[in-house]
Amino acid sequence: SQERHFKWEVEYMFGAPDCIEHPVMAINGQYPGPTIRARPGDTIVVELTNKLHTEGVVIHWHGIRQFGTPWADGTAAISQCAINPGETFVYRFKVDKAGTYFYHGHFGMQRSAGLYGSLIVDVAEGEKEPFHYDGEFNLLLSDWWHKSVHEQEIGLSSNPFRWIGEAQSLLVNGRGQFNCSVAASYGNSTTPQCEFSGTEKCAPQALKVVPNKTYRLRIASTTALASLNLAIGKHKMIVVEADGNYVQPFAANDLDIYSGESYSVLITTDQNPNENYWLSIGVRGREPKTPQALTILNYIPNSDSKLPTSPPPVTPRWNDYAHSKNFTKSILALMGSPKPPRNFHRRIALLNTQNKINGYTKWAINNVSLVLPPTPYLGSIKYGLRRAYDRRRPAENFPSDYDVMKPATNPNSTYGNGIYVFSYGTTVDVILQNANALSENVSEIHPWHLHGHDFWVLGYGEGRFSEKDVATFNLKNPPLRNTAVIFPYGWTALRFVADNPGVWAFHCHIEPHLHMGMGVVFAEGVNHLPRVPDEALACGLTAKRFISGNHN
Ligand SMILES: O=C1O[C@H]([C@@H](O)CO)C(O)=C1O
Repeated sequence: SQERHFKWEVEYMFGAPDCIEHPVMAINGQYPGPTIRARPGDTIVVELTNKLHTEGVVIHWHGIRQFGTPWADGTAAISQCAINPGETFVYRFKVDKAGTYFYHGHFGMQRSAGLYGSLIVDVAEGEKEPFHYDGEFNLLLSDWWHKSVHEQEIGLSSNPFRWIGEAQSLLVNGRGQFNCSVAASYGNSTTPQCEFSGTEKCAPQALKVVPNKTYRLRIASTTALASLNLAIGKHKMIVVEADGNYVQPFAANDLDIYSGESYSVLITTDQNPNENYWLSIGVRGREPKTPQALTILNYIPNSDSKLPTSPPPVTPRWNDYAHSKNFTKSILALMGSPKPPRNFHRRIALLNTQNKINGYTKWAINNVSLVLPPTPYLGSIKYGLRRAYDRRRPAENFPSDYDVMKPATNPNSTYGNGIYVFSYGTTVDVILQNANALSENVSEIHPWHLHGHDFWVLGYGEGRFSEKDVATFNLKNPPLRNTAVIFPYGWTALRFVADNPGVWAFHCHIEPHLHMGMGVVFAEGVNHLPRVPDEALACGLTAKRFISGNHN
C-alpha cells in the first residue's frame, strides 16, 4: 500500500458541458475533476485549496467509509466546517475496498454546479477480480441545467416555491449535446445533427473496442435529480458490482441507475464487427423532458463517425416501475459476501413527506425538515457543546394512522437539527417509508445514501410497511450498498452495524431534495474517537473553544 498525494484547487471556470457556455466548478482547471486511482490499503491525501471567491467548499468521498477518519468525510456542518476562500484543508483517508466510487461537493448545491469526479479502487496488487475482462471504461453520469445553481437554490428557497424543473442535458464524463443530436439522422427530429471536428470538449467520447473481447464498464451517477437507464444496442450487460460490492452476476438489457449509485457491468464485443453500436442513457421516474445522452461503442477499426444501422435504444417508459423493481430486485450479494447479523437491536422507521413550513415547500422525515447547525456535529458531540444543536431525539416512527397513499391531511412540518444516536456496535434496521407528495397521485423516487457505512438491503415493498413484512426480509444474500432507492408509495428495509465512530449524513441523494430538508443525521461511538483535528472545527461554537484556549 502507498500514500497517494494530490494538491487540488477548486475554482469556477467557463466550461461548455453540453456545448453551451456556462460556469462550472473545476479542480485544477479540469471539469469533471481528476480521476483518482488507488488500491485497497492506500492512503489518499488531498490538499484542497478553496480558490472560490465567495463560497466555502468541502468534498465528500462517496462510498468510502472513512473508518477512523470521520472528519475526512467532507460533509459541511456534519463532519467539518466548510473550507473558507483561500484556506486549505487536508483530506487524509484510507481506501479499504476495491470498487467504483466517486467524489463530489457536499455544501449547498455545489454538486449540481459540477464539483465531482471519479475515484476508482483497483484490486490489490497480485489479486484478481472474481470476473475476467480485457479492458475497461469509466462513465461518470450527471445532469445539467442552464440555470445557475444560485438561481436554482433561490427558487427552492422562495415563497412561492420555484422548482428547478428537468435538466437540459445528461452528461457522460461531463459531456453532452444540447443544441444538436448525434442521432438526428434517424428520426423526424427537429434537432440538427451534431457536426464535431473531434476537438470539442462536449463531443461524446466513443468507447473504442476490439471485437471478441470482454469490457468492464464502470458506471456511476452523480446526477442532481435524474434517475437514469442505460442500454447498449445489441449488447447484453452482465452486472457484477454495485456501490463497491460484488453482486451475483446477472444479465440485463438495460440498467437503472439512481443518483449516488455505481455499477460495473461486463459486455462482450461479439456482434457484427463491421458496425458500431449506440450506448444511450435516458431519464426514468420523472416525465422526461431531457434528451437521451448518446455515445458510440466503436468496434475497431471502424471509424468512430460511422453511425450504427439502427436508432439508439429507447429508455423504458418513465413510469414503468415494474421494470425498475424487477431490475433492482435482481441485485443480490455475490456468494461468500458478508452476511447481515440475524437480529437487530433497534429499528427506526423514517416517513418521507413533502411539506409546507410557513408557506415554504420542504421535504421532511417523520415531520422534521433538516436544517444544519453552524457548528459541525462531530465537534459539538465530541466536546459536549450542549447548545450547538437540538438535543431532543427525533421521532423513531410515524403515526400508525398516517395514510401513505394520500396527501397529508395536515401538510405542515417543522425545521429541526436533532440527530439519531446509536449505541456503538449495535445493529440498526431502517425502514424508509415513501408516501404521497403534496399533490394528489404523486409519489416520487428517492435514492437514499448513507455515509460511513454500507448497509444490507433486506427488502422492498408496496404501501405502508407493517410488522408482517419482516417475514419477507432477505437475510440470505441481501446486497451490500451505500445507496438504496424507495419506489413511489413503497418502503425499503435496510440493516447496518453502527461500528464506525463518527457522525454520518443519511439523505436523499437528489440534491434539491436534500436542500429542501430531506435528510437525517446518525451518530455513533463519537467518544471512541481520538482528538478531532482542529482544522475540521474552526467555525461555530467549536471555534470559540480554540479562542478560549481549550484545545482538549
Ligand atoms: O421537490 C420537488 O418539488 C417538485 C414538485 O413536487 C413541486 O413543484 C418536484 O417535482 C419535486 O421533486
